[in-house]
Amino acid sequence: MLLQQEPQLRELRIFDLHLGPWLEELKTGPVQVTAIQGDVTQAHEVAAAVAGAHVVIHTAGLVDVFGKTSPETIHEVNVQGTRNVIEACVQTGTRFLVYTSSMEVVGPNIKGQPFYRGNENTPYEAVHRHPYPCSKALAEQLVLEANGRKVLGGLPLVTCALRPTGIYGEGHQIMRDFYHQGLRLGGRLFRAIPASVEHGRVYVGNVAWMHVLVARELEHRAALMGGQVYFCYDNSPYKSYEDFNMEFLGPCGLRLVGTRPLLPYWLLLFLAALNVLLQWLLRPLLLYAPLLNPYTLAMANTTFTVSTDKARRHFGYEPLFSWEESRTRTIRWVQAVEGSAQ
Ligand SMILES: NC(=O)c1ccc[n+]([C@@H]2O[C@H](COP(=O)([O-])OP(=O)(O)OC[C@H]3O[C@@H](n4cnc5c(N)ncnc54)[C@H](O)[C@@H]3O)[C@@H](O)[C@H]2O)c1
Ligand SMILES: CC(C)CCC[C@@H](C)[C@H]1CC[C@H]2[C@@H]3[C@H](O)C=C4C[C@@H](O)CC[C@]4(C)[C@H]3CC[C@]12C
Repeated sequence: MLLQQEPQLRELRIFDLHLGPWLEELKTGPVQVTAIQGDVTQAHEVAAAVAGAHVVIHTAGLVDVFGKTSPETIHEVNVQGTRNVIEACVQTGTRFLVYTSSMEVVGPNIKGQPFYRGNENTPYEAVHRHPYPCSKALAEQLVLEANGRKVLGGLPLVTCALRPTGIYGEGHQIMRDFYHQGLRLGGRLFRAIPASVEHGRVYVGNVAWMHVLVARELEHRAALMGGQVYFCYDNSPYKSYEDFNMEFLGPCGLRLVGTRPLLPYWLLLFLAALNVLLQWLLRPLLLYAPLLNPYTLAMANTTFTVSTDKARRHFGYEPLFSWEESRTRTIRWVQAVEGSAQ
């Protein structure tokens, strides 16, 4: 997105634990693209990568709501990693920092209270216990508190945080998992969540576009945007998690069975708790990390959607991809997954 949409771009550094072969394709244009294999938990590696950069977009993170990694590791990567990024900016004199936060910094909370088409000012009791949202909330707080700190050279750091809802689009691993599960079940998926529960979703291209706009505008609107949070949204329709997935999986041949959940909620909760027990029992032998656990069930079963125009008002954001385009691109990607699986 930066290479396509940012005419002022001179150099792009990509810092990640895992560098994919796709990065090579980015190196063929006029902009210098440097891929750096590194770990955000290593302060010196981060500082070396950040030195001399005009703006840092910190999106690296450990996204795990399935118990694959320990809470300590999640904290180390998401919180200490973010601390390292902030310190690197301060020490090397980089003035603009954009952080990829998450809707989960707000909710759904442990009480399962609905957040219905809320905005950045909607009152909501943001209380978490799960390591992932806890880590994102702490990291976001660090980023916002760092706004105004003096960086090398004496000028103030300008920071802001973007909170995407559930991201979908090309490369969406969980969508791929649901697709394969549907194929295994003879082209069917069984409804587990009531259709009335709205779950916020945003297309990956629009998330990237919002980051590019913020990176561009932070310098010019530092007083307005510094220390602010913005939900990351677009015109994707409000639907339940499963009905939304069917927008893509339906055209790829899957069918969602049932107008109401097939299993009662208490049974799902029981199965989710059983999965936690099995995960714990099997840990010495293998990693058992199914999609269903009490946390993911609560996420899917609690209404959480945003309706806001703060990003438009503050820095002129309009989604780059319409809903139709986002949908078409995602369907094409699922179909390509299908093609490669055969
Ligand atoms: N997927 C979503 O629905 C969603 C929603 C809201 C916010 N987010 C946030 O967006 C960001 C990207 O998430 P994603 O879904 O694309 O996940 P992802 O796992 O695809 O991307 C995270 C990237 O961070 C890198 N990374 C992990 N640990 C690292 C480390 N120690 N050092 C350097 N790099 C490391 C990974 O290699 C990966 O490329 C995360 O910060 C996540 O919290 C994701
Ligand atoms: C009960 C089952 C039938 C369905 C389980 C679906 C579950 C795996 C899904 C539902 C909601 C999903 C999360 C949501 O879209 C938002 C985010 C925020 C982001 O920061 C990280 C990813 C995450 C947690 C999604 C993970 C998968 C979830 C829990």
